[in-house]
Amino acid sequence: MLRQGLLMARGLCQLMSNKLSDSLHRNIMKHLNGNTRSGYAWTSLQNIRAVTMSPWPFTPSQPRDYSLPNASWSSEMQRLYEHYNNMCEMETEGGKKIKGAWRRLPSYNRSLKYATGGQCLSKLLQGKARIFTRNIEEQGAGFEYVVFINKQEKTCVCVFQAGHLLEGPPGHVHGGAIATIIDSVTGTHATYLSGPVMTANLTINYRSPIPLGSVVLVHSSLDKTEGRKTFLSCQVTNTDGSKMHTEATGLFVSIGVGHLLGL
Ligand SMILES: CCCCC/C=C\C/C=C\C/C=C\C/C=C\CCCC(=O)SCCNC(=O)CCNC(=O)[C@H](O)C(C)(C)COP(=O)(O)OP(=O)(O)OC[C@H]1O[C@@H](n2cnc3c(N)ncnc32)[C@H](O)[C@@H]1OP(=O)(O)O
Repeated sequence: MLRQGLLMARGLCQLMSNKLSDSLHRNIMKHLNGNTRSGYAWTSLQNIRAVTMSPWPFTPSQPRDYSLPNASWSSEMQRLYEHYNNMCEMETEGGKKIKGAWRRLPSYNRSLKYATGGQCLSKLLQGKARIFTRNIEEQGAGFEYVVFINKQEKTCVCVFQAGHLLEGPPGHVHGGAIATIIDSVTGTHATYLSGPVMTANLTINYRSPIPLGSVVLVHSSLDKTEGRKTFLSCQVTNTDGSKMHTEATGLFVSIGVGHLLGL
């Protein structure tokens, strides 16, 4: 039973990795392959195939990508999206398109949907579960955001528009919502750099309130890695960078699949 559970978990994670960026996929699989922390050495790829290639009960469909523009985005949100998106792909003089330094990360409302076929799996496993930042159906009411990663500089930027359901102090964003977007951006960045991680520590200094409905930039940068630990810094500023809203540091610890299964 335990062996089958572990095989299934690894199979799931492999499925989950299918649509992630090459680097994210490579990192996740490297960590899973090296995982002997539970005293269990992972078995061969054939075994995983035996689990993941079984007949599929539903027709797969493409999940909604929440990081793409929608009607609730303000002109400033749209402008910044286009600014970073234009740096994801560059056109040479000859009209040839080449890859830019930045990359937009897709965003789904369940982790499982990052996988080919995960759309179906997400209906089977805890069907009502939703990623915290993507659980409000009304567009523009909660967290509207898009994350871009710069592979060379090991930095990450998120364009974030805070909706009216995130109110804390009158007319301003709740500190917990600010912590949530910081955790999500730095957690995504750490996963991209180091494979599967969990937040071990998040230290936040709130410098100036963020007006509801405004657009801010959430910058994340790598400070250092030490063994299983990835240390990141984060700043939330207004869109021209002249006002610091929030500063944070985060520690993310690499985990194996067994950790989430309680092994
Ligand atoms: C697994 C498959 C995942 C597949 C993912 C696939 C797709 C994902 C796709 C995209 C990613 C997208 C989004 C990510 C978005 C959001 C991120 C949200 C993240 C969260 O929202 S996550 C929830 C909140 N999070 C927790 O619920 C953690 C509870 N916690 C624990 O689960 C353990 O506590 C853990 C694992 C943290 C460590 O436990 P552990 O047993 O593995 O390791 P251990 O304790 O030995 O620590 C090892 C070294 O870290 C040092 N260390 C530990 N904790 C420290 C602390 N607080 N301060 C300073 N140092 C600390 C030790 O001192 C030691 O340091 P040293 O090695 O130098 O001695």
